[in-house]
Amino acid sequence: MWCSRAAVRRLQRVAVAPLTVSAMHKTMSTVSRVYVTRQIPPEGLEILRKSGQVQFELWNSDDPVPREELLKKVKGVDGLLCVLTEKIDAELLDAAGPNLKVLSTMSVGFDHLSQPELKKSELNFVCVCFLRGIRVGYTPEVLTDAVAELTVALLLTTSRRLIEATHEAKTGGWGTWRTLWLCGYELANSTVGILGLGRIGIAIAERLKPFKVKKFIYTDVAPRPELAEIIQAEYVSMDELAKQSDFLAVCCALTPETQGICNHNLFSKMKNTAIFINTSRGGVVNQEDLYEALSTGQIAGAGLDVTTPEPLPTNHPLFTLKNCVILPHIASASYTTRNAMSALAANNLLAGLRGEPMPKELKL
Ligand SMILES: O=C(O)C(=O)CO
Repeated sequence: MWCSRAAVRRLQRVAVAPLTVSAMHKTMSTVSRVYVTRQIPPEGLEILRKSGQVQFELWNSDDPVPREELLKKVKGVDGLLCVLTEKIDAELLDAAGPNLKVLSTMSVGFDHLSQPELKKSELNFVCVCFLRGIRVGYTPEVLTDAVAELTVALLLTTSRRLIEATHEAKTGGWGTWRTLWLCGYELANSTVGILGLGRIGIAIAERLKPFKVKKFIYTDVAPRPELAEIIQAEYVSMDELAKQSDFLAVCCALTPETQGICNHNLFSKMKNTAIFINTSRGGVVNQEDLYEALSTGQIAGAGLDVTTPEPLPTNHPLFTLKNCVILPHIASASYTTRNAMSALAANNLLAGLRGEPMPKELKL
């Protein structure tokens, strides 16, 4: 990354600023051992390096750290900075041991974390309460724009059949202009349904509105009037969401309650002309039921940025369908957003290790 001379001078002033004796003592006495499970974008690494607060080891690769290696590397660390591919469960927390007090995930999703294990307390053999009490930071908000933008792109790609169209153009299928060839479905005058209304659902709706959407509807565990008001969305039941939506966007977190919630029951109530979009987590969808709905024409198309498993094996039946667009989990993949996620994850970790409130702390 290039900095202006003035910026470099500012950084140098900060880097060499004299420390008071007490600040120096505090800094020296609180250097924490941290493991970073992936080569994260540079902004976060810079923050960790410049903090003087942590001594960190990094799995210096773009691919996930092998589990065996991870279990060895976490031993005795005070903090862990991970990404969404790492399963943070009892095995890992036991391997880390009692020093581990802060976990920072570079993701808004936290279904890869075992929350009960992180906050666990239990009685040991002398009846003393054993408390893991690990604090957790995550990265909401900074990725909302990127995810909403990608969701709109995926929706339009699916509904206007762009992948099929470029394929036909490239491979000689483009004989002439034909009246109904490669027709799709348009947003103008449509009803858009949102499953799980939060920041991302709102951001998607705000972007879709200029396409002349007629109505937004949503469902959630309960009505969210203060959010719904922003996009004038109507709260409906899950059944009504399925029946009324021309476009259905899944925006809910993956929890035990939402696991497999998009299944035959939902798809069978949807319109034959409906487009289903999922940029949340693959686990909310029953993929066998989705395959059936797409291959029988129960619904018109699906755009998925997330699947189970990830990566989805290249021989998976969903890849055989022309009306299914599958992306490799790239909703937050813009340079700006990934750097912002990396920076927030680093700042969460450092604040947690100082015993201060994290910029974005997950309430366990
Ligand atoms: O942050 C997350 O949870 C993601 O899925 C990244 O796109």
